Amino acid sequence: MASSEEAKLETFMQWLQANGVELRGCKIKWCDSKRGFGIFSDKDVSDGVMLVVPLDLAITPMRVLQDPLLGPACRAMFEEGDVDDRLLMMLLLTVERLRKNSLWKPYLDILPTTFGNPLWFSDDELQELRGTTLYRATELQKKSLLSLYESKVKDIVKKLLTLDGNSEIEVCFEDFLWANSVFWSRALNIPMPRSYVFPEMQDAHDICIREADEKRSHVKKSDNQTKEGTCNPMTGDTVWVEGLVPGIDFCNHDPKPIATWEVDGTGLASGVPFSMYLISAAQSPLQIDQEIYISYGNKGNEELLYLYGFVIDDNTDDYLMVHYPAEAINTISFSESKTQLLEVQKAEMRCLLPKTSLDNGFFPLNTQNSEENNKSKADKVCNYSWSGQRKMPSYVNKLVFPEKFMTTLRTIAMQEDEVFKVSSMLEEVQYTTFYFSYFPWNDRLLAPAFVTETIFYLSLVSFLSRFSTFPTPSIS
Ligand SMILES: C[S@@+](CC[C@H](N)C(=O)[O-])C[C@H]1O[C@@H](n2cnc3c(N)ncnc32)[C@H](O)[C@@H]1O
Repeated sequence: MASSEEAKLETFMQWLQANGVELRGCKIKWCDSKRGFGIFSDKDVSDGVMLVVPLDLAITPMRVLQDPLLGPACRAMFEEGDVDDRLLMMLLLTVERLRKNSLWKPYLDILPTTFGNPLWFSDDELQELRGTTLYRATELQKKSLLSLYESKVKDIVKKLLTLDGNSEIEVCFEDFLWANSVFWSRALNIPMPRSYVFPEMQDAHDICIREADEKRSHVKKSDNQTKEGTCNPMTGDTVWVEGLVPGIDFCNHDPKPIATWEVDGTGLASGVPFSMYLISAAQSPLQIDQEIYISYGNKGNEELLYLYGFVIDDNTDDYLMVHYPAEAINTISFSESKTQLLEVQKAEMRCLLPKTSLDNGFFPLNTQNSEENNKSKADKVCNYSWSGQRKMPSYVNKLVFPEKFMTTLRTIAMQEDEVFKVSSMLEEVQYTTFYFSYFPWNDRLLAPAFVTETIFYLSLVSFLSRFSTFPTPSIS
């Protein structure tokens, strides 16, 4: 690590301490140029709580709106619907990084200045993604960020900087791109206690409870009809808020995490009410200097690269897009009739599969065993999550491909006599459903269009399921 980075880390550690962060059993350390900084164990802690950060230090949309300088201007834009929660945070990051004397300076200074996600790829690097979904997603995202910057962000950031007496500071698209990448690679979906997010509601709730108590103490003991106070503004204990939590956000990702983070509303777990803490999930005590990984969720490499700018070798959470190329339909027999059939059934030409489900090719090797295996896979929901959870798709229990995709493939693979049979059957089905769905006496259709469409579609699917051959799809 260069000496300038060491100095930044030192200043950041002092800033964390001054803001009530407690590093009880860990330290922040430089890993390498690929991973940047990480969190490492530096002593054994009996309760497993290694790091505690007060929620007050989190950068959230509420925090932006409460900011004495940016708050009033941002609140007006927020209430007008000009900016949403995420844009609010990106604006704060952009402005705070540019402005002199930011309260967040030690934190912002230590954050990466460039990122590995495709938005930061050179043209040559981007060409390597050509033809993939990621390439298209990157192109679209870049376009929309640029247009957002030109139409809104540039002027808002200038206005906010002027409010702070920093009108001479120039802002450019890269500043906004940086804020966008910081947000997506570090923001957490935090389950905050409602009483923390809406303290005024907590006050109202306390008043209600007090009033109810007072009423109760005034009624005669014999009056057991008296009801408790009815006002209850608390409609649930948790409010999910996206935010950055300086300190916790230095944990790197591993699909087999040894720690997780939690929110402590009461202070019972960490000793600090309204805090977020990092707790060991390891069975045995951590070794000194062991890196403390968390899981950002069971994400495949495409998603990891898009959001965080890195990939994992042999990632067991990898997903593959399997698709039948639309252009290939023109080269098959009876392409016109089949195209019509595909349109009618709103055919799905592609599907997303967990890579591991293709370990035995397109068909499961031993359906009996793998059914049990897959059942447990489908039931598995990852507990640790950086910004979300992903359930296994329901069809993983039954087939390598989902049924709708199989129907598409069966349609494409039909032989001449099959196309003929399907066409005549459909004519019959159409005639029958029309006949039965008509009220001759008042000239009105009995069934809405979607019912006849469903009957039509189900008949087609049941007919097609008799065919077992299908063409090989391609994988990207
Ligand atoms: C939440 S931050 C973690 C702290 C970060 N390393 C830093 O220096 O600020 C997420 C970023 O860390 C890096 N990262 C996390 N886990 C990684 C891993 N397993 N391999 C490579 N880079 C990783 C990526 O750059 C990612 O965008």
